[in-house]
Amino acid sequence: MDIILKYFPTLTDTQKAQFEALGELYTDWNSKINVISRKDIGNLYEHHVLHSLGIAKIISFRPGTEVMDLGTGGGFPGIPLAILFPEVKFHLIDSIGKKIKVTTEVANAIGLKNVTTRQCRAEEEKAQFNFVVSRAVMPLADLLKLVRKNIKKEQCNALPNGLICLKGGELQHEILPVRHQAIVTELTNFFKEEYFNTKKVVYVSINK
Ligand SMILES: C[S@@+](CC[C@H](N)C(=O)[O-])C[C@H]1O[C@@H](n2cnc3c(N)ncnc32)[C@H](O)[C@@H]1O
Repeated sequence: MDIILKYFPTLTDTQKAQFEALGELYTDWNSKINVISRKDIGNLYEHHVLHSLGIAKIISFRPGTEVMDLGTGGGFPGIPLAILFPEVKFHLIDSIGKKIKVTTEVANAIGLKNVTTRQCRAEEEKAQFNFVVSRAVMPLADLLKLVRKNIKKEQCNALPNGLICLKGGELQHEILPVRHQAIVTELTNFFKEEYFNTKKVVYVSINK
């Protein structure tokens, strides 16, 4: 939890309590339904919560912004972002019911009022948002094809509406088809832990 405060020092007491509660909640739920590799649950705050918040280092969503997390699994990056941006609406979807159950239970347990969840494939979700966020779901080109229908025309942020995803490792190949539209930000610019050495935030604006 200290690692969250290290990089986000101005959290309110409510946000601190919500982040704090994630440790026990995920440890408990993960023992019943696997949403995080069991070997990695000890690294929850660094590898999952802080990693999710990497998106907040490239954009501070304005109040009223609507965001969909595609393939949220147990709630990453959607839940940490929903804690950080309480006035932004987050819609978290995943095709696997058991994972969405964990996400829903965690959101309810910490009293998040700005989160809706849905078990569905992204192909079926027709609602529109300013941004779609995603971590570890599918290659960039596939994501872009899938989410175009979900991006609304109306803008309300400094950054135009589009896709923001968290990626790791070698990206050259994936980026190639969209290299002229993609902006890649290294998370080492913000987070000093070794885990982030290969981690990037990729933003692609989507014009309607
Ligand atoms: C590797 S997990 C990542 C989960 C979470 N984003 C995280 O980083 O912890 C990928 C998730 O994407 C979901 N998924 C893959 N394709 C999907 C689709 N077309 N629609 C909805 N969910 C999808 C899977 O069910 C799975 O939960």
